[in-house]
Amino acid sequence: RWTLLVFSFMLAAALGQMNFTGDQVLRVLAKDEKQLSLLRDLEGLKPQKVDFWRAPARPSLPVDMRVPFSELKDIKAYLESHGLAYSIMIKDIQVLLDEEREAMAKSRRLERSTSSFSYSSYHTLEEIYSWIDNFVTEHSDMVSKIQIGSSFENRSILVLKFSTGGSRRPAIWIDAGIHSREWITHATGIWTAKKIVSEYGKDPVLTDILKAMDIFIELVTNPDGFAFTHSMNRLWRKNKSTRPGIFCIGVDLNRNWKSGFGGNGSNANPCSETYHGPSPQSEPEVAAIVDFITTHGNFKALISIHSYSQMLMYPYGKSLEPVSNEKELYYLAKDAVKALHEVHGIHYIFGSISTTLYLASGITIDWAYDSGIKYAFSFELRDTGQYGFLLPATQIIPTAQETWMAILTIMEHTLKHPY
Ligand SMILES: CC(C)C[C@H](C(=O)O)[C@H](C)S
Ligand SMILES: [Zn+2]
Repeated sequence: RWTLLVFSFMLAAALGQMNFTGDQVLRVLAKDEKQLSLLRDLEGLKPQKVDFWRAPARPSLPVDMRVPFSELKDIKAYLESHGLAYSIMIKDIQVLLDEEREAMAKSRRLERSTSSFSYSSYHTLEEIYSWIDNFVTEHSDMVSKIQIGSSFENRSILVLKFSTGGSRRPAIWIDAGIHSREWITHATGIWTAKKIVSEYGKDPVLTDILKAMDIFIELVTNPDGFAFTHSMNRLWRKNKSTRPGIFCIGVDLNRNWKSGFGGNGSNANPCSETYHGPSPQSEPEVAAIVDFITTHGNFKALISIHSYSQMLMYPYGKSLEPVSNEKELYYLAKDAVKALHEVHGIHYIFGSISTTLYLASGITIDWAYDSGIKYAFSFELRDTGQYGFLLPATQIIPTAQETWMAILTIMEHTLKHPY
C-alpha cells in the first residue's frame, strides 16, 4: 500500500511537471535595430510563440529564445523569411531537464543518508527553508532569520541577517532568485552565506566589513515562482500573482519597482515576461523589501543577483543618462570583474544596464540608487548560453567562488567609502 502511495506521488509529480520535449533554444544574431524589432514582435503572444532567455538588446549581443516544439517550424520560417541568422543552442530542453532532475534525486538520496547539505546541488524551497533554520541555529552568534513579509501565495519571505553587534549598522543587501528560473542565483546565495560565517575571523577584509557593517541576504526573493519551477514549470520567471479579468499569471518582479515604473524596457501586457504589474510595488514580494530597506534606513550597498550572461551592471536601466557617480561605479565594476576572472578565468562584461544590455524600467537597482544607495549592482551569473538557466550543478561552487571575489570587492569599497 505504501509503495502505491509513494508511486502515485511520484507519478503526480512527474505528470504535473510541464514537458519541454523537442523545445529548442535558438540563438539569433540580429544585424540591426530592424531585425531586433522583428524579434521583439514575437514577445508576449498568446499562446506563447517564444520565451526569450536573452531578450533582444543590441546588434552585438545574441538573442536566445526557447521555441516550443509546436512552434519550431513557423518560427524557423519566420526567421529565414526575414534573413535572421540563427543557430541551435539547445536542441532538446527536456534532455537537460531530465539530467537535472536525475542529479537532484541522486544528491537528495546522499543528503538523506549522510544528513548533510550539499552545496553543489540544487534544492527545493522546503530544503532551502530548512537549511536556513539549521544554519541560523548553528551560527546563532552571528546569524538571525527575519520574515519581512508573505508572498502572494502566502509563503514566508525570509532574510538572513549577519551581524557582529551594534544596532542598525550601515548595511549591505544581497538578493537572489527574484526571477525563479535563475536557479544558480539561489545556490550561489546559499554558498555565500556559508562563506561569510566561515571567513569571519580568517579573511581580514570580510572581518573588517562585519566589524563595521551588517549584511542581509534574501536567498529566495520569489518563493512562489521558485516553488512553481519545481512543481510545474522549470522555466517560470515571474511571481504567481493573479488579478480578476487578467488571464495571464504573474508580474516580473524586476519591473515592479518605483523607479521609472512603466517606462520603456517593461511591458503593460500581462502575458509578457516583463509585465510590470498594475502599479509600483503592487507585488508583495517587492513591497516587503521596500518596506524593510526604507524602515531600516541605513543601507549603503545593494546587490541583486540574476543569471545568465556573465555581466556586472549598475544603474540606470531606465535611461541612458549616467548616474552622478558613474565613474566610480565603472571602476569598481572593473575591479570586481577582474577579481572574479582571477578565480576561474571567467570573463564578464560590465557597465550601466541601459548601455550594456537594454533599457529596463522599474528595476531593483534603479529604485535602490534613487533611494540613496550609491553602490547598487546587478549580477548576471554564468553561463553565456550553452546551458543558460539549466546550468549543471557541477558549476554551482565554481560560480559561487568567483562571484564571492566580486561581491567582496564591492563590499570592501563600500566599507572604505562611507557616506
Ligand atoms: C538588471 C536586469 C536588466 C536583469 C535582466 C532582466 O531583469 O531583464 C536579466 C536579463 S534577468
Ligand atoms: Zn533575472
